[in-house]
Amino acid sequence: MLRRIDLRASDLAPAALVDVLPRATLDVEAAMAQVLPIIDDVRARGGAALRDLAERFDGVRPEHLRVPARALAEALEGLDPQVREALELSIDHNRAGHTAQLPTERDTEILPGGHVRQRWVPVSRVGLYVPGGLAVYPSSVVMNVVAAQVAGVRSLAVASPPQQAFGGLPHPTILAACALLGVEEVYAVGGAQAVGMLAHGAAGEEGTPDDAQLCAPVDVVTGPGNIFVAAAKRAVMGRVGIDAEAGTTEIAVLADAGADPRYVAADLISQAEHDPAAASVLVTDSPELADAVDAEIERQAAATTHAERVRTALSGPQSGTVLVTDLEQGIAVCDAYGAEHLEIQTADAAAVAERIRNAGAIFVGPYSPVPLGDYLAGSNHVLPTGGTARFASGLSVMAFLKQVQVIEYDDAALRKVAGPLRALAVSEDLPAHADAVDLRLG
Ligand SMILES: NC(=O)c1ccc[n+]([C@@H]2O[C@H](COP(=O)([O-])OP(=O)(O)OC[C@H]3O[C@@H](n4cnc5c(N)ncnc54)[C@H](O)[C@@H]3O)[C@@H](O)[C@H]2O)c1
Ligand SMILES: N[C@H](CO)Cc1c[nH]c[nH+]1
Ligand SMILES: [Zn+2]
Repeated sequence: MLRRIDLRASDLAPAALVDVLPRATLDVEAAMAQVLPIIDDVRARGGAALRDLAERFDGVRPEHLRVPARALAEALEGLDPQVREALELSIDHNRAGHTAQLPTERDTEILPGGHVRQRWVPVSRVGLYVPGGLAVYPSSVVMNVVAAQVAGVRSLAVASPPQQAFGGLPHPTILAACALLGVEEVYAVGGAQAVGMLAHGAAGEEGTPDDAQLCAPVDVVTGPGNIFVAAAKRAVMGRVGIDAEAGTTEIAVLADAGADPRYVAADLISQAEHDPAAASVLVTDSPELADAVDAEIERQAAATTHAERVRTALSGPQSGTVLVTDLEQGIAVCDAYGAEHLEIQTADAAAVAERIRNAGAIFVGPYSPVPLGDYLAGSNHVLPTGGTARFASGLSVMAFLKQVQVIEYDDAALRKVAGPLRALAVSEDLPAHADAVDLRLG
C-alpha cells in the first residue's frame, strides 16, 4: 500500500536526499497565499470578518465569538468522568514534564565586581490554538495550557473552531478541558482567522454580544493545526512570537528486520487518521519487513474507523517506504527528513536514537508508540513539521519565556575593561561609546 522509494543503490549526499523523500505537495509557503487575505480581513473588520469566515470554513455563524462563562462551566459539569480522570492524569504528567524544563537563573562573575545575570521572564499574554476541524483535541488544550502555566504566563486566551453541531461553540470536551485548567478566555474561532485575531487583536461586531474590544492582542501564539494554521503562524511571526510551525501530522519509523510489523503498521495508521494530508513514512533496510508492514496496513486500515482518511493519507505523495542499504543510511534519511515524530524500532534502539539529530520527538523501542506522547507521556505533542525540526523544537516552557540579561559592574570592574573597550569603540569609529565610560572613571 505504501509507495516505495528505493535508495539502496544510491549514495546521495544529505542535501540531495531531501529532494527524493516523501513530502506533501501543498507546503506552508504555498498556503501563505491563501491565509494572508484572511488575516488582513480580520484586522480590517474584526468580529464581522470572524463570523463571515466561520460561516465559510466551519459552516456555522457563531452567536458568541467569546465563549460565555456558563458554557465553560456546563461543559465541565457534563464531562464524562473517565475522560476527566484521563485529562487529569495527562495534566499531572505534563506538569511534571514541563516543570523539569524550567531554566535556572545564573549569575556569572565575569571578573571581580563585574556580573552578568540571566533572568527568565514569562511573556504577559499568550494565544493558544486548539485544532478542531476533523477531530476533537482536548489533549492540545492540555499541551498548550500546561506549558504556558508552568512558564508563569498570567493571561491565556484559547481559540478553537466553532462547531455546527454545538451551536457555534467549540466542542464541549475542549471547553471542559479549558475549564478544568482554569482558562476563562476562550474563543469560537478557528484556522488562520484565529491566529490573525490573537496576533493583532480584534474589535467586536456592532450590535453583537462581542461589541467593543473582542480580543486583545497577545505576545506569543502557540499550538498545532492544519497547513493553514501553520501558514498563518508563519505570517504573524515577528509581530508575535510563535512556538514552531506545528502543522499537519507526520510520523517516520526507522525499523529493522527485528521490528514487529503489526506495531509499525498500527503506528503509521495512528497518525494517518489525523488528516488526509498526514504523512506516514517507513525507513527500513529490510524489504521483508516492508512487505509485512504493507500486508498489516491492508488488514488494519480496512478495519479502522477513519479508513477513508487513512487510505488517502497513506497513498499520498507525503507517505511511503524508503528502502535503505543499512542502518547508517537509515539514520541519514531520518535526519534529512526531520520528522515531527520519529519512532526507532531497531536493535539497540536507545543507542540509535542518540545518533538522530533532526526530529521533533523521538520514541524509543517497541513500547513507546507515538500515541503515548500524543496524550500522556509527559512530553508535549505540539511539534515541528515539514522538516522544520532541523532548526525548531517542540512546544515547551521556553516558548513562553524570554531571557533578560542583567549587567552590573562596579567602578573597579569598569576601570579594568575601559582600555580594551576604547580599543574596540575606536576600531568601530564609535568613540562616543568609549567617552561614556571614561567620563565615569575621571
Ligand atoms: N504538529 C502538531 O503538533 C500537531 C498536533 C495535533 C494536530 N496536528 C494537526 O492539526 C491538524 C488539525 O486539522 P483540522 O483541519 O482537523 O483542524 P484545524 O483547527 O487545524 O483547522 C480547521 C480550520 O482550518 C481552516 N481551513 C480549512 N480549509 C481551509 C482553506 N481551504 N483555506 C483556509 N482555511 C481553511 C478553517 O478555518 C477551519 O476552522 C491536522 O492536520 C493534524 O495533523 C498537528
Ligand atoms: N499526533 C498529534 C501531533 O501531531 C497529536 C495528537 C493529539 N491527539 C491525538 N494526537
Ligand atoms: Zn496523534
